[in-house]
Amino acid sequence: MEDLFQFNGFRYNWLNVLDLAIVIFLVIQLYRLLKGSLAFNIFVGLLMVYFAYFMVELLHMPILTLILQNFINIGLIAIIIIFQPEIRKFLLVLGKKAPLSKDSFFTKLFLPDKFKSYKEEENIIDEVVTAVSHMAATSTGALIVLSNSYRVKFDTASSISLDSNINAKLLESIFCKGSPLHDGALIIVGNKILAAKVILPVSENPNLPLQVGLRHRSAVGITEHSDNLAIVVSEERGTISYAEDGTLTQDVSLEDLKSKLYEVLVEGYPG
Ligand SMILES: Nc1ncnc2c1ncn2[C@@H]1O[C@H](COP(=O)(O)OP(=O)(O)OP(=O)(O)O)[C@@H](O)[C@H]1O
Repeated sequence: MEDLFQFNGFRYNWLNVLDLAIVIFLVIQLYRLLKGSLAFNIFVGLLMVYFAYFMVELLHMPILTLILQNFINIGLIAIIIIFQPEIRKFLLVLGKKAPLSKDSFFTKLFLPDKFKSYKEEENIIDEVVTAVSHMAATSTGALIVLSNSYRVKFDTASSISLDSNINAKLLESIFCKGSPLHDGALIIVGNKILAAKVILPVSENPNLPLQVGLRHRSAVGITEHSDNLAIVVSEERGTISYAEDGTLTQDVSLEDLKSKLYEVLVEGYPG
């Protein structure tokens, strides 16, 4: 293949440029996936081990080289075990960006019925935003999880199953302090409220601000390993926050919440 350019005595062609572009794309996706999560710290730890290995090898320190080499040899298996949820998510992101996936540009271009009316999604967004605005105004604590999959995992033993349409007044009455369903989270999948009073996994991310309590931590927890969006209304401060991909965005405006819901429900769930 014809050379594109030369640098530092090396010749580069189109394939080398493509190679580099793919590596940069993969690293950016990996960063987006891991940022703010515990896995990011583990990833940095692993990079440090690799760096230490190269250093001791360079300095000809045989015992340390041997120890670190053995560590790295089992490292690949360890990486697969430790990052199993992230690898799964990473592959999902790739699948979603693939040219023929349902959200891709090409699919939208060649399948005009993709441009269907988003009346149903818009209605869900309106109902959720209306309920959240009323609950924030009255400092009614709430935790709402929107998931794109009926396989969303939660503790069914402690929760109450529902199969209701999404309605602002219903959401408000569920989280009303006197309601027997107000404690815990409410799960929305598609256009239905699936369950209330759900106990979510609590995030152990040490990077979350210290003042963040259990409601916010469990919102982060449910988004760490699956494509969910969790909305929180703080009972203490009446503020609105949301968690996505294990990252908590606090004190958002109703407009911010609305555009996030559009992003998730109309454009597709976070990768
Ligand atoms: N694991 C959990 N899953 C779902 N909901 C939870 C969980 N843990 C606590 N909660 C909810 O959070 C409430 C307690 O919130 P807490 O005050 O600890 O958190 P917070 O983040 O400071 O929220 P707020 O700002 O509303 O006070 C509980 O009454 C319960 O409704």
